[in-house]
Amino acid sequence: MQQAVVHLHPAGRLLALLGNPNCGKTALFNRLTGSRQKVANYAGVTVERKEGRLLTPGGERLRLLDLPGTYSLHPRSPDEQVTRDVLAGVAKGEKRPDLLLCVVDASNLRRHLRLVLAAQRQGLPCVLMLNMADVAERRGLRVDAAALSRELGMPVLRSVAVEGDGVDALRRLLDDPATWQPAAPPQQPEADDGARIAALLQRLGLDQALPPGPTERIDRWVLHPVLGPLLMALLMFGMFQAVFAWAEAPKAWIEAGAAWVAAGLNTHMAEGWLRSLLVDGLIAGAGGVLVFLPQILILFAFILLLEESGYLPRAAYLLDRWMGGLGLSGRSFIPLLSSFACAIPGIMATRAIANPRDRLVTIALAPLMTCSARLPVYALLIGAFIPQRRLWGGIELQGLVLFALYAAGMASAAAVAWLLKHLTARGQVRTLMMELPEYHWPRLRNLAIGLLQRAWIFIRRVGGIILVMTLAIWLLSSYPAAPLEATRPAIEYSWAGQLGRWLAPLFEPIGFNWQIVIALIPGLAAREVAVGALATVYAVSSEGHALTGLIAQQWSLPTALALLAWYVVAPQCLSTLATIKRETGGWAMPLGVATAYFGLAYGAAGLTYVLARASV
Ligand SMILES: Nc1nc2c(ncn2[C@@H]2O[C@H](COP(=O)(O)OP(=O)(O)OP(=O)(O)O)[C@@H](O)[C@H]2O)c(=O)[nH]1
Ligand SMILES: [Mg+2]
Repeated sequence: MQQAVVHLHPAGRLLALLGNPNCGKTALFNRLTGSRQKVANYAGVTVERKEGRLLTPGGERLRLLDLPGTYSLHPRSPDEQVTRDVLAGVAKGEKRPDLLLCVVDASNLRRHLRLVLAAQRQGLPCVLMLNMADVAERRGLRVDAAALSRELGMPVLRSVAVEGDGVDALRRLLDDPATWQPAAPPQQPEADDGARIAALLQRLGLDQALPPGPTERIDRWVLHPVLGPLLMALLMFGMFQAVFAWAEAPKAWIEAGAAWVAAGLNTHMAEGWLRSLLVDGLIAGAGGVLVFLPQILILFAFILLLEESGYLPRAAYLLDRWMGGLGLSGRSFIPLLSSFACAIPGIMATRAIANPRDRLVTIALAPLMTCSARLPVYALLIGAFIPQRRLWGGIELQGLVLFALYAAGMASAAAVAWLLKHLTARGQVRTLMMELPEYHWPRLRNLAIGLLQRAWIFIRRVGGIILVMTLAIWLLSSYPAAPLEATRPAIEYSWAGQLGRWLAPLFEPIGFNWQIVIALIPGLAAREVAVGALATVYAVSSEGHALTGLIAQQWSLPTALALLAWYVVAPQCLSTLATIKRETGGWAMPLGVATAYFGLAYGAAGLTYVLARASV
């Protein structure tokens, strides 16, 4: 039997954004469609096509595609392939665009116009957006849009995508039927494009070299072989110090608020299952995770600042040689760095890696980067076991331990990379081909939007998967109730208690008690769930103590350290494993990663436990 696949395209003419990486396509897309797609100051942020809708003043509803940036229409990596396929009209489930919005960086026309000429050869109507006009004008470069339009034979608009300049003019232009006439393709062969652009720039008086901007001056320090790495270490170190130092006050407010609500419920509600569900399940469990919101936001504020300023690709550049020693190129840096937020976007970002072997290795390393979901677990254990002490120079001990945990994650990734370098065939030595963008002042508005988005994602997780899982744990640890003649604490008779006891022998050698064991199981759904689950288990079995105080009393230091070691490597996240399966198209990688890292986590926790016991 033969089956034909029929694609039904939504109504409305289709526009596609085309341009080199980092020229502001997504910023423009967000302004045109009201979306909030990720915008950041480095190449390769967008790796998938994203669709949005826009309305023209004349009332026409159009569809707009945001595409990954590309240098040419001869793709070298999976993300560039996406762009090529869409333009050629062979992308699955998508028709060929009716118009191309070519976005260029106005301060870098010599390079960016090449793609515009290539776009013209596609025989589609084109509109040119002279983006980053603010940057160009600050450096004394004024492009005559009308003259450029005559030269190229397509409409040209000045735009500052981050401010929304040029967006209204574009909308109006789209109502003009003449805009939708295909541009005449260039007569000259592609090989002559460089010469043609040079001549064109000369005629427009745009061929003189720009005076060096502040970027060059800043880079003399940032990329300095000695000062550069030092500055990078300082930045990272400062970030983890801030996570503890700045979060203290807001964290105390949330805790006080939760305690106040719990106390109110305890005095005004009769004792019973509903009160226990609210106090032990909802407030102790989900609320116990919410407490970590300030720390997560501080971490993200740093990450967003580094992303928007343009520092990140510099860090990649500095680490390139070092990564070369591990058989990786600096290309892997951005995906690995995104994994500090969450491994899932990190794994998706590997689509920008052209070499298939490098891509798989990077995917395998992404779960070892310390994602933000581990932060609540780390912060809980550090808060309970590491004294709040200042070392020499006012360095906070707690922040230092957090820094060490992140470093441990990176060190284990380095060890795995080194191992894979010796186990798998390597391609030829590759040098990093990555653009170093101009530094930008981060915009407060974008930063605020980014933080709000992050806060919202976290709160949704707490209210969704984390709440559901902690309520399940509450149910399992509250029922069945203890028999009348019970001698041991009631929770030990519950399903959770029984399951924990049954699994406990497996984890005894690495120092985990049964409470930890039953927190780890729902913790597979999301790492933070373990914190909520522990909070609930302890809330059910004891009265009115904060989780931090309880575990500080009841666990030994070696147990806490072993759990930290477990969390550094364990692939405690089913969605990450599912993403690996989707991105690699098979079971081999996700199963391999899960087996290897669970084994490694068990070993690391066991070793930590034994060593810590021997030394205390
Ligand atoms: N000053 C200034 N900055 C801009 C402008 N447009 C975008 N930016 C900044 O330029 C950087 C890149 O913007 P993006 O929209 O992520 O670029 P992109 O073309 O989508 O990049 P890829 O997805 O990597 O291909 C971000 O830091 C933006 O804030 C502009 O007109 N002026
Ligand atoms: Mg983009």
